[in-house]
Amino acid sequence: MANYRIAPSILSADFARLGEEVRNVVTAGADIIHFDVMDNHYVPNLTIGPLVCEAIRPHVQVPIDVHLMVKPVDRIIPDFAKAGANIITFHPEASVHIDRSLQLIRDHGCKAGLVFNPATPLHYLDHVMDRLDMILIMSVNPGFGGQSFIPEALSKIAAVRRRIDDSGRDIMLEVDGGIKIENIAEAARAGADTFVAGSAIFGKPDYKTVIDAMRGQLAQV
Ligand SMILES: O=C(CO)[C@H](O)[C@H](O)COP(=O)(O)O
Repeated sequence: MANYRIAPSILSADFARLGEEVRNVVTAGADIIHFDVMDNHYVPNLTIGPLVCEAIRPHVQVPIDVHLMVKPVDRIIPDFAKAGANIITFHPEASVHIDRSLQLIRDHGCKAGLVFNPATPLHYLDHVMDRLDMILIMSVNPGFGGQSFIPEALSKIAAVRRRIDDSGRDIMLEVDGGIKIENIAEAARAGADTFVAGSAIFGKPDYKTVIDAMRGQLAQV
């Protein structure tokens, strides 16, 4: 079986009990904590920043994967690195100089990645494959949790999987948006290896039951 990772998005967690929530979801089997940063400018919602990342950092040992839905991106990158982020991803259309933003992330000791919205073309990958640790394919339009998976994301995941395999590099292929027990295997068959799930996990009382069921689906891929 491939090395699959489950990355609960804390967007759907109870923010009043965030330390407890991240501890519980890691105990339930999460491999990564997915941390959604929205700026009410690049996306029409406003969430959490480096202070919250710093606050949850001591509660978990697993990597914190910061998804920046902000524009511009560069100014906030060092703050998240200092706050304990391990992976930082951003949207290419939100960066003035993509290569510089990727380098900035790496210079601060984090893994770097690009995020593609449903309608963002993959050509942004053309000249940066050797600088990427993660590629994140959005299977919803960014901004809100609890949306439905856009099926066209599957062909995009497959196209990225081919590009990663051709590159010979070890790049995580993450999918985010509407991932549930019922469709996680389909995303894995398309080529994803890292699965963000917000409402599917935090919307249920027993996180372990959901994560175990997701792993059960992945075991059959
Ligand atoms: O980045 C996001 C939205 O922009 C969220 O991570 C994503 O939508 C996860 O939530 P859900 O699993 O409920 O769809």
